[in-house]
Amino acid sequence: MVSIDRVYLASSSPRRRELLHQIGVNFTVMHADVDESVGEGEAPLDYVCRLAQAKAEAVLARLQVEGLQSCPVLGADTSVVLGQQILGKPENEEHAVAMLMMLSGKTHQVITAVALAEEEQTRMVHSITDVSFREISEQEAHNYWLSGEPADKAGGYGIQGFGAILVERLSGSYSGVVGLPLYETANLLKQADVRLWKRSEKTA
Ligand SMILES: Cc1cn([C@H]2C[C@H](O)[C@@H](COP(=O)(O)OP(=O)(O)OP(=O)(O)O)O2)c(=O)[nH]c1=O
Repeated sequence: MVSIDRVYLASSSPRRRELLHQIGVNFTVMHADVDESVGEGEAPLDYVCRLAQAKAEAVLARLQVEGLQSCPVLGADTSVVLGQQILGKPENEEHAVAMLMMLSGKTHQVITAVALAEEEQTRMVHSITDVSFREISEQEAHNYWLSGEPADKAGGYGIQGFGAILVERLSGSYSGVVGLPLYETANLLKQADVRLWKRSEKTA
């Protein structure tokens, strides 16, 4: 028996909103302000899990402080990882071009961790996806930067946009690369008895 009809999404990412909407979850967005610096010697998977958990728990704490009704809170974090190096969002054009040149002609991993925080516990899942880029020229990387797409995305690209033409192959979770692995997220929500697949008005 599914009992929970609404969650909070601790995110300002429009991609995460679209993806959560795709699986018919009722949600309210609340931004989580979390320090995203990487700890010294911190492994990439530990880093994304820590941040996803911190985002979800920060919003859960805010609900309590503001006296709002407690609901499960979903938080996520996505990093692009080459070897053991974490590539975050580009700081400027030079940084974006440098990251794209590092990824050119190679296979990297995109790790997304998802946390669902409730008062009693925080549940976690993650996806790790191998993404292989074709060779990219420096000129192309500059032109791509000018499209405006790389600026707010881990690794400086968006697979769901113009960046699709850089990707030769992918093995893993497409939605995980975009920012929220839907298969894993649905499992997490089901464990917490959150309703998926909003009913259509016609069949309700
Ligand atoms: C690799 C890749 C990343 N991204 C995005 C997903 C995430 O929004 C972003 C990684 O940054 P995150 O820090 O995970 O998320 P965010 O700052 O955008 O949002 P919030 O912390 O408020 O939830 O990169 C794409 O949209 N497409 C891609 O192909």
